Amino acid sequence: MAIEVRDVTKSFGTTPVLRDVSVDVESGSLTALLGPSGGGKSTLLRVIAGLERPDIGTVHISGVDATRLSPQRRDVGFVFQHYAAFKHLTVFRNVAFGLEIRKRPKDEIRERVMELLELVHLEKLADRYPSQLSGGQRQRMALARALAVEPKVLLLDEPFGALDAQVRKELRTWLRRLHDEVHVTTVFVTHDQEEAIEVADTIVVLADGEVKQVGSPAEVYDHPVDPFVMRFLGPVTEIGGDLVRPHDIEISASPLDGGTPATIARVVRLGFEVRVEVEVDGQDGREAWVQVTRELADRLGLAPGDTVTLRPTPGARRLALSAV
Ligand SMILES: Nc1ncnc2c1ncn2[C@@H]1O[C@H](COP(=O)(O)OP(=O)(O)OP(=O)(O)O)[C@@H](O)[C@H]1O
Repeated sequence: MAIEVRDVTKSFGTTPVLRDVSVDVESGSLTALLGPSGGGKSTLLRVIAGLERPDIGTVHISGVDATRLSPQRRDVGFVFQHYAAFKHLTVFRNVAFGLEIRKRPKDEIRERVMELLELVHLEKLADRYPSQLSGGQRQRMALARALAVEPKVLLLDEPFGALDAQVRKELRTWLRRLHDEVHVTTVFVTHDQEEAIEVADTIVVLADGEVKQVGSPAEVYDHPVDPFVMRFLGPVTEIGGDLVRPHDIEISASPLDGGTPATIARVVRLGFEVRVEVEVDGQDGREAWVQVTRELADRLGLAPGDTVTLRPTPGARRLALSAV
């Protein structure tokens, strides 16, 4: 195991921010810490990095008890949302910095830095200054710099959080590919479930300072342990007292065994998918919606005012709301 966090509790003043948190991060994995704002993700990452000390509990990195080690002695690379580059140094020198202070031979530094710049696709911009880079390029430089000293673990705190949606998407795919090439154990913080699902091998859902669930993206999406995780990982809707994914509902113009009657309120076409908003009988006006393909919506001729029957598909994940 590359990182073992055991029974970590941390408070700021009297406010507990992490409560008895235990997390294992496998060597070579790409793990997302996912959860709502204020849930404790950054604090957990900082505890792993050594920037915060837990009140109770331990952190092992590569089998060594790192709980009381300084960040410098933990062999971790760190990238924050707003990366503080050395403005007066070129991209090359920024990436070389960690190797220069370790007094590595010049030839070795040159070779390693150029290799890293190629990895992050910045080899042509080696002589530029940080102010001459785009936000996305700067974050890639930050990653190259963190990787330069070959850390055992790479910790990323919303590394793409400050960038616009399009660049964020590009960098996600790029991070996944980079990880497939270098295999360094990586933990990244995000509050964006799509980002976590697309990039990570393992997702740790953290909320209210507690680990709610750990699993592969498919496990946490398809088998959420509770309504909170189900809601956080993707869209949900309510029918017949159950929480269900809107694409896991059968819709029919004729009655279905065990189905729930409903009336179509609106049909919203969103390109390939169609969102059918319905008023469900006996649901006190709480609206529900069903996601169908355009092809199905057209075939059934769904229109506002139509009476339909809804039923979760046989394999649908359902969580009873009454049990909460
Ligand atoms: N140094 C600090 N002093 C006091 N309170 C803090 C400190 N750092 C964090 N907190 C509080 O701890 C809680 C958890 O913060 P943390 O940054 O870990 O959450 P997060 O899940 O990373 O949220 P976000 O996505 O908004 O960064 C918040 O309520 C925050 O206000």
